[in-house]
Amino acid sequence: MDERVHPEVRRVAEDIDTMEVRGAATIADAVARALRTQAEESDATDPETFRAELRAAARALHETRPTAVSLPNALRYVLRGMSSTTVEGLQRDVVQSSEEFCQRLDRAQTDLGKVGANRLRDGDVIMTHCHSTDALACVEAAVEQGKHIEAIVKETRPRNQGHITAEELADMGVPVTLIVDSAARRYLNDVDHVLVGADAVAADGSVINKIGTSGLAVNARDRGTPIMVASQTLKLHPGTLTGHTVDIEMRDTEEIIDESRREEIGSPKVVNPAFDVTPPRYVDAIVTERGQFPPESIVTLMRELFGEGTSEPWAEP
Ligand SMILES: O=C(COP(=O)(O)O)[C@H](O)[C@H](O)COP(=O)(O)O
Repeated sequence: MDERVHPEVRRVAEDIDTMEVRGAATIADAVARALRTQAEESDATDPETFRAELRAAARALHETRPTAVSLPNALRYVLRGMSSTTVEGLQRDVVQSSEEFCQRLDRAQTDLGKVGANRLRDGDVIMTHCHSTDALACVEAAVEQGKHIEAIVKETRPRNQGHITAEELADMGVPVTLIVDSAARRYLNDVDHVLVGADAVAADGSVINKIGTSGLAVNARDRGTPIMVASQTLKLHPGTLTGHTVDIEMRDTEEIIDESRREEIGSPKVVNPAFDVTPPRYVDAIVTERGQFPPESIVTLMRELFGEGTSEPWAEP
């Protein structure tokens, strides 16, 4: 890694890579804070060196995981704040934009939660996939409104993020039933809403989220169960406005099966995609802090927020 990258930034990058820090919003928060540390601890003596250090840190953070667009969106937000002409001024700029970003992220999640909660009625049962802080914000707000909500939680192989969801729902007082992923269709009859998060939302309204989301959405549509995606606007993917596609992360196959067991069963090829793409026709609503949108209309919001597209977060202005 580039030697200009501060050890704390390297640690954050490592934590994201190994999924100690995971989930699109949490990753965004962590990288914004890491850039702040890089800025505060910099001993650069001229603005150009300082800017180059920050860009190197952003690159190191960006190289960790490719799918959650909240990561480059966060980097871009913080780096765009650099407008001063002295090192001290630039340090202040980064601290301020990092703080502002983290506050906006928290506020967006709270506001989105209230919008999502309005879709949930007293007595509703939801089904979740993976662990999404945006999705859980909707449940939390509904519970705060005095609604009784129950949840069927998919374990989400291979890393079982469903366990985190189960624990956090239990902490809210929501009764939880944990199921294996393949039992989802069987239990959809008992469910009023499928509620998931997003790592990225493309300009055509496709939702990129944990592998298994698209199959769940197709099954939910077949059963007539509405599917709601909780996604603050930080997850909107500006590159898709100009025809770019979203990279789907392929993770280590040892997450699925260890090498010795793989050899015992005849050394099959193993693949481990972390995310999939749910086409807009399977999504009923994308819930953001700016209100809820049918997926096909998300492009209008994206144009409003990003114009016609954006460059890499570390590109020279
Ligand atoms: O798919 C995942 C996490 O995948 P992983 O565990 O591989 O990071 C989550 O649904 C989204 O990131 C949204 O999360 P949030 O709403 O918290 O941003």
